[in-house]
Amino acid sequence: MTIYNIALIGFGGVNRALAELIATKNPLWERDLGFRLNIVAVSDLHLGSVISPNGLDARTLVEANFAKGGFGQLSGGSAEADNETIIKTAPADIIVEATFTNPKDGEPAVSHCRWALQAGKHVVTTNKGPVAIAAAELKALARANGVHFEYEGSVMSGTPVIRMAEKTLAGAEVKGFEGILNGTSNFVLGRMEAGLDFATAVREAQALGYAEADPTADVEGFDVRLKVVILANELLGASLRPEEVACTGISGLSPSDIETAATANSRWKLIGSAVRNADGTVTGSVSSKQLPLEHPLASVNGATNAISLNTELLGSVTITGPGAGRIETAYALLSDIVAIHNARAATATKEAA
Ligand SMILES: NC(=O)C1=CN([C@@H]2O[C@H](COP(=O)(O)OP(=O)(O)OC[C@H]3O[C@@H](n4cnc5c(N)ncnc54)[C@H](O)[C@@H]3O)[C@@H](O)[C@H]2O)C=CC1
Ligand SMILES: N[C@@H](CC=O)C(=O)O
Repeated sequence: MTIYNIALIGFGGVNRALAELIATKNPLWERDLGFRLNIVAVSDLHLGSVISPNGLDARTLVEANFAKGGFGQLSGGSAEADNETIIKTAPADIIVEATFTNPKDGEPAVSHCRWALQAGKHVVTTNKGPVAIAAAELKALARANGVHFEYEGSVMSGTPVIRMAEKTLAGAEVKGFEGILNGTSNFVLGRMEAGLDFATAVREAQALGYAEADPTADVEGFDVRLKVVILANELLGASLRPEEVACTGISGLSPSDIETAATANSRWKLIGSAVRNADGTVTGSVSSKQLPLEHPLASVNGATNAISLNTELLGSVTITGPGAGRIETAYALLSDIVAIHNARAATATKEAA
């Protein structure tokens, strides 16, 4: 049986949910997936950092109500978040990056991923910044160091859109996509349709763990813009940068816009899309659109996301599922670790043959 030692960078909603899963699901994973996870280090801006080569008890981590700098009270702990030391020196096989998404330059998460890959450690991340802004560099670094850089949760949380499109739809020739790619804004639009004001609806999305640390990214479309860039570069072979994608959000929509749409049998949705043009270039965009009720994306509610992939051989293929949420996103991290585990097993089999 394999044990993967992991270090958690950021201990907010998502990584805490991963620790929660580890506390309860390790025996199941050991039986069904062939590995268990052992947390050997955690670093968080608010809580500090801790290294324990033999492993930290996941349940204690989740249940202890640590105050600011609280990791300083633990053996091997410090009240400061020394990410660089943790990433470079903790005896971890896998670095789990789940700090905040910085839509401008992806930092400090890009550096976290770089340090880990250079140190020969796999990286799994739900952070959209490093993937949208530095995927090419980080993938090359991973290859050069014989490790993996995996990021399924960076788009549509635990719903497997990236791996599904790349592996299961390989050869179907994706030509473009359009989708609802932000759980918070979709949730907010639904709550406004139910009569809530914008600010209250955003607060609800924050309490449910859907929103970014700064929810401006959700409601102004910046989060969707990163996801459009990730998917366009990954599935359409583009090399888009976020600033090349035109972007408007939902903050300009008033209660009367929402009401007028309902009267016209339609609903507002924040749509991210990209298309490969006839000359081979790829254009991406993010904007709120009034969709007729019969449109396949009009009935997608709450924090659920959906994407329709336009393919040459199958026509339109739509994937729907959770687009945000703590446990849902922690599942994406698990799916990345499963991918690493399976790839390592395949390599070992090939080498043995
Ligand atoms: N919550 C969700 O539904 C989803 C989140 N994501 C992404 O996953 C990441 C984590 O999300 P959440 O856990 O919900 O966010 P969160 O805001 O709950 O947690 C982030 C944690 O990172 C820590 N942090 C911030 N900067 C840091 C730094 N420089 N060094 C160490 N720690 C730092 C904060 O103290 C906080 O505890 C974000 O990048 C987010 O965009 C992706 C998909 C879905
Ligand atoms: N804040 C994001 C989280 C996932 O990326 C969202 O609401 O979709």
